[in-house]
Amino acid sequence: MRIAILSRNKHLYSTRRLIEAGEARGHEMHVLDPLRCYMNINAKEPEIHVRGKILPEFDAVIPRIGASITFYGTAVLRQFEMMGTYPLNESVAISRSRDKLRSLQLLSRKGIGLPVTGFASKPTDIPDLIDMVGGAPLVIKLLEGTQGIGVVLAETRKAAESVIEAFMGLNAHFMVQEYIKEAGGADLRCFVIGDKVIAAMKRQAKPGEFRSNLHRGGSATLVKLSPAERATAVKAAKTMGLNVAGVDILRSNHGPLVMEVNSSPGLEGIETATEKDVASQIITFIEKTAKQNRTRTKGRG
Ligand SMILES: Nc1ncnc2c1ncn2[C@@H]1O[C@H](COP(=O)(O)OP(=O)(O)OP(=O)(O)O)[C@@H](O)[C@H]1O
Ligand SMILES: [Mg+2]
Ligand SMILES: [Mg+2]
Repeated sequence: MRIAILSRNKHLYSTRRLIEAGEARGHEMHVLDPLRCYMNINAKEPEIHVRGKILPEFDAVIPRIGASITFYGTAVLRQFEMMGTYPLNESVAISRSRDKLRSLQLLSRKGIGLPVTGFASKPTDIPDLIDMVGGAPLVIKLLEGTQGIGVVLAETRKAAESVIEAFMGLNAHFMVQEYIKEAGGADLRCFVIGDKVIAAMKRQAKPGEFRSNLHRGGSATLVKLSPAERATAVKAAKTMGLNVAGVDILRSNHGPLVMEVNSSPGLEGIETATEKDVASQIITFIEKTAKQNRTRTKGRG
């Protein structure tokens, strides 16, 4: 097959591994920088151009779209979809997953366990907002944060009020969340492909820190998931409409709680922690599922 990887940099670990795995299985792998793709949107024959040339047809496209280029990147991916190329994850599903609040609303509708979460815009609603999530300590999250930046643990009610007032004053979008203390600064990254968790790791925050992000100094180890955790991760990915997803779960004393669902999960942490060849499993999944014009959303945006 001829497979495109939408990625800003072919030297990134995940991109390199996908090229390697694809080539090892006899595919023609092309890395395309989404920002270098421009589009001819017309009724007869939609096209993508790169440096003055029209791109040839691809059988499948693997989106690796960073959070900072979601808007442009999903527009390029959508153009591939309009041309009938099979996307590993659809543009609509990626857009959905990039909005933390929208994601939690969709997951809640399916009865998936979530930390109790509140969202408000008026300072007069702050006291009730804090009560809703069970009072302090609580977690305040900027909706557009990544890698743990913009996630704050407010230990007291006073601290929570001050931070929430400050965020409201800056017109920042944020949500307030019940703090899952018993998770002990750890979370589970479940790597889902299709309807299976194919690898999982436990990320533990460094001492004195509650955020387990590897970018914040957390460390990752292999973990065995319970059947409930597996089922939750698979259901969360499915609810978001993602074929490939990194589902982050907190272990609470009332079962697994989904924190977020990532649509371009990195391969380095999970392959290192589990010693699994995740890249090859992604390629095999594409071999099994890729068909022309197989986007569920084709024509519907
Ligand atoms: N409600 C919570 N209770 C306990 N710990 C939490 C809670 N929410 C977040 N954390 C911790 O903080 C970390 C960062 O939070 P979260 O994953 O929501 O944001 P982010 O990492 O900035 O987003 P992204 O993963 O997209 O980069 C989590 O990995 C987890 O360890
Ligand atoms: Mg996270
Ligand atoms: Mg995320």
